[in-house]
Amino acid sequence: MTTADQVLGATGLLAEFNAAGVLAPADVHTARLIGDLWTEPNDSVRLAIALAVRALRSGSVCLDVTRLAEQVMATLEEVPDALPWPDPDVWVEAIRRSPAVAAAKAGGSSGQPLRLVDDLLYLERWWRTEEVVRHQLEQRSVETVPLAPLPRLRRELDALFDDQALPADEPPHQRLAAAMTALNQVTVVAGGPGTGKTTVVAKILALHEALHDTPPVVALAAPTGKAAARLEEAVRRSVDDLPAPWSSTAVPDALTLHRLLGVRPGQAHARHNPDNPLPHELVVVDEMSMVSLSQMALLLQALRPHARLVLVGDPDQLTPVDAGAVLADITRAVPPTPDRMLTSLAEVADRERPPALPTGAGVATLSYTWRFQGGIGRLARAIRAGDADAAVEVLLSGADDVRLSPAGSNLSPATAAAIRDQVVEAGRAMHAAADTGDARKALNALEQHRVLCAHRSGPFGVSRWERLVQDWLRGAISGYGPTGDLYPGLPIMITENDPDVGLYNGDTGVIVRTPSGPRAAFARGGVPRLHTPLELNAFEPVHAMTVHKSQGSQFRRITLVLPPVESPLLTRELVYTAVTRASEHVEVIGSPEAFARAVSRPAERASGLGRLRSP
Ligand SMILES: Nc1ncnc2c1ncn2[C@@H]1O[C@H](COP(=O)(O)OP(=O)(O)OP(=O)(O)O)[C@@H](O)[C@H]1O
Repeated sequence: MTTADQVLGATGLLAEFNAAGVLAPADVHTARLIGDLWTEPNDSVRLAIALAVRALRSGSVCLDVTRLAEQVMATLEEVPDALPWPDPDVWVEAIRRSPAVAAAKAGGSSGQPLRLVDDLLYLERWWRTEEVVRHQLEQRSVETVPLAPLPRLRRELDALFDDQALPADEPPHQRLAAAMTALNQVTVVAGGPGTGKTTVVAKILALHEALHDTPPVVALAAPTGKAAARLEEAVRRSVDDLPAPWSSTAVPDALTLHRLLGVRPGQAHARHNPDNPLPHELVVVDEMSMVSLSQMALLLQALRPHARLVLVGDPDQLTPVDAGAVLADITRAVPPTPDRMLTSLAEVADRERPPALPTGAGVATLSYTWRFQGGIGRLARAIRAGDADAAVEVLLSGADDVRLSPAGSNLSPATAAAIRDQVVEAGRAMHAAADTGDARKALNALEQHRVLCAHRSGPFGVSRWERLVQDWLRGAISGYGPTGDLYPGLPIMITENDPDVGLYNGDTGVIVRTPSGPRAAFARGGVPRLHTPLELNAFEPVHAMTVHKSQGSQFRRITLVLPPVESPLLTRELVYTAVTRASEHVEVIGSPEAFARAVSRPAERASGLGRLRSP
């Protein structure tokens, strides 16, 4: 922690938690401001307010006051010395009595900035956002209007899902997912990598087109530009593979959620809202694990009253960088499927197979893995099941697509050489293509290999690995990277949304040489888009990146740099997200103990939405 992070004049618990690096200056200032305005002298309440502000940065929309110490510790890169945590029961009572805190069921008129619901402490704005999502989901789940009479729906499903390749004892979950989108207003399609999420989206579009008299107005969206481009490309390919007449199903251009909703940077409202709803009858959103609570609220409020919404994603991945783990919450804490819905589903089911059932009201979980039968698939399944021994066994099994190289903060020469070879091979291909202005090839090489870290800083962090990879590339590739320039072959990541230019936080591209000077190339469908350096607002080099930022991307090979076993950031979601980014090879740098620790520790995060929604 630098002196710039220390708040002068802070006292008591705020000062202690600030000095320990837990609270940032903004957390302390906000807590003091609220504490003074609402004449709240209690030190522990001020600490809770500061932690509630801080929680948003680590993805939680609220604090579970009874488990606060664990929740906070799980978000730190370094474990601080023992901290004077207040006793949880006394703390909750002090918070409940605070003039700054509204009671659970109180209306909004009192204007208090915080709200306590059971043991969950919210900043008021986030409680309201969560209420919007909860209310919208409940509203949109009450009444189900089948898109067609059930015998008709059944005939279409029979024709679309012949499922010949599916083993006879597997329930047809893809068919179930598609059927649910015709019976429900909101359907969640959950599944790990290679379970057929894209395939089922293509079939959902085909089914809805067949069931409408005139083709429905459909939107395809994803949280990042990169994910939207991948979705569109994959769905088009999947539709092409369908037999006639399905193969001529219309596939709309996929948009980022920001673009679809018309959200400007820095603004909390959207152009499309209840007064100006989206025109679409069917909205499909992919990579839902990256969608935050506030985006979800905007999306739900922007839909027409009877629009159908299909939310697709892998709930076992890391939760979004912004607060709110919507997908994890709405797939895990759901009421059981109502009997009436089960009866309708049975009427349209494939009777030749074991019944496929929703995993909760409105949730279909795809469980059969079509791809990833090798080490990566076994590793991902062991991680998801929380089986640390099995995961480490796969890593050490000698499988040709996964490997663990033990290392502490220093790499052995053999390990360093192995990673350097992969880095240099990918860097060479990218540099060669970029230097001749071949943007498509350079973008292809961008996906060849990536170093992923849990930490941002320190010996296991992105900053060290970014320097290391750049040094390797400069040493091995002649003409590579004069310092400080936008040089051909430099991979970059956008760090702020810029809708005017069409670049969004998390988009990755590569600098290529052109006759008019360097340009940043970004993948957009089939044709790369080139941007001048002046159009790049905020970006950073991306030879290495955090696992968090890698969500929504796919690489042929990844190197995952694990921190030591005591790092609080080692969680199951972290290693699962990292491992499932790779299609061909996963190399883990770190100790088997650190990997095992991550697998056995699901991420800590508090949310009210994650507590059972009422049926
Ligand atoms: N019902 C099916 N019958 C035959 N092959 C299938 C079926 N469903 C999916 N596949 C094949 O399995 C592979 C993975 O499917 P798909 O890309 O749809 O999965 P995904 O869940 O979207 O994967 P990812 O997580 O990588 O995006 C594809 O090659 C697809 O053609």
